[in-house]
Amino acid sequence: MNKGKAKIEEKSTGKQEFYELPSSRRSNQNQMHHRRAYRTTILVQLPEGVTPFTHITQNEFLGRKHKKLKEEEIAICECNTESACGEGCLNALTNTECTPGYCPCGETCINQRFQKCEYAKTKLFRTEGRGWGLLADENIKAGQLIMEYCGEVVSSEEAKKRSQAYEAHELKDAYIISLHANYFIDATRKGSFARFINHSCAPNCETRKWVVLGETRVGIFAKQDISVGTELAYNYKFEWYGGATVRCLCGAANCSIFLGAKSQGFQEYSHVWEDGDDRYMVEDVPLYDSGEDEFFPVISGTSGGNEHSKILNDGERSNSTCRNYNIGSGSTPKKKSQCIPKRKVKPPSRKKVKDGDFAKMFASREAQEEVSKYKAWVVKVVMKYSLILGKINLIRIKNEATSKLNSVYEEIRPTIEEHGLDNQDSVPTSVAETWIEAYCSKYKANLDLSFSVIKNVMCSRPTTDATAPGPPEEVSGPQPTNAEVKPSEGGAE
Ligand SMILES: C[S@@+](CC[C@H](N)C(=O)[O-])C[C@H]1O[C@@H](n2cnc3c(N)ncnc32)[C@H](O)[C@@H]1O
Repeated sequence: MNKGKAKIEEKSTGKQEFYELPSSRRSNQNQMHHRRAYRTTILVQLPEGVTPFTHITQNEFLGRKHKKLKEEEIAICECNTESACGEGCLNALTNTECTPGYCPCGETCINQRFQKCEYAKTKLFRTEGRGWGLLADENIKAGQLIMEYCGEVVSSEEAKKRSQAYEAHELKDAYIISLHANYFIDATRKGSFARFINHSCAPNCETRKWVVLGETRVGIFAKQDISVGTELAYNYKFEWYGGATVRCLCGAANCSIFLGAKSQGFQEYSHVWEDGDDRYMVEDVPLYDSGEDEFFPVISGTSGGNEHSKILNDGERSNSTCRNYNIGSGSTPKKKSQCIPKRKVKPPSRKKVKDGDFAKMFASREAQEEVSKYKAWVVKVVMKYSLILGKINLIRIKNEATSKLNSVYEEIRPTIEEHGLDNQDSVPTSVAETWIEAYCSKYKANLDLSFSVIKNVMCSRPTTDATAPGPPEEVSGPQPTNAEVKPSEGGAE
């Protein structure tokens, strides 16, 4: 068993440092019977600079033990030693691992990857601006399990409590992801090396949930072939329950600007950039008091490509403080080191800056004026854009619901025609249920769309009226005139 001190081999390759991880795959434990296969903590010597954590290779449950499957609960596939639970295995097809001792393929079964820790070889390395990351230390095939995301399994209440406590303790990186229903995996204090996998909006990995011996487990899987030396990343979207809104530095062309943009984070102010009507409110993005961080804001346009590497010094870490100021157009930061403090932790008391004070946070008067002038424009464009996006999405949902209803009708038409429209008693319950479901979906989609149109009209009324005294309520602080706001409206639409 891989116990004791597992040393990480350290290699230095110029700017980026790499650390080889102890690979537990194909170890003796592979042959162990599942009941004894629960591994204990592995002591890992971490490279300097990594915040210490306890390395575990099996989820730990708070307040309960691992489930013990009853015989009648065990899913048994219909494979044979020839197919060895490869393609077509009923268990594998339903993301369920076979249970040793019960699988017809016996030792040849290849559908026990989590249990046997069949992980890919990976390396810890220091990224530029995003802390530590993990890269492939061998060529990885699409669909391959790279590693299990292990940690402490906690309830949503506990996860929320912890997330707030980590924030209060100024922990920079967040490691809580959703497991299922109301349960979360917290890899902050205890976890596997999957905790080091960063987010990307154009990821080469994804999370998948598998049922292993009755418990749901999360694996990081390769979405595509990944060649050795490539950084591993998955999209945090619905999975990650980060703390503060974090500016994404993945550098992808389609970058969604914030980490876990669609996740329902525990902090109320992380509800930004959701796919809805009015969740794109600029005011909801937490802003920090510049006095606490002493930095010069970057006002050089939104980042694309690898812009972060330009504004960060080697080894420096971007933090959410500066990320939120990347708006508008203007000059580059005056001092790199002042813009992004080196590995600086979040200020303990994060103050939301009122709109009126926003422009004052910029160093030069010129920048202040520019920000005041364009702020209302930015708010309006973002709001309009989000409304349009929301509407497009609702139209799509409505169209999908309509075509689903039509196809359900086509399916049940023979039954209805056979028995006559009035003789609904003869329609099987399952058919009736499908019909009702499709019918309700369509009407819900119609209602949602109508509601959004009404909201849209109400939101845009003040700005389309040329005689209106000023921009809508949400724009406070120094106000632009209507004439200043007008051109941007055309641009946005
Ligand atoms: C699950 S941890 C990933 C490992 C982390 N980099 C570390 O050093 O421990 C998530 C944290 O990494 C950072 N992070 C991950 N992906 C990022 C990205 N695309 N842009 C900026 N920060 C990122 C954020 O601070 C986030 O809270």
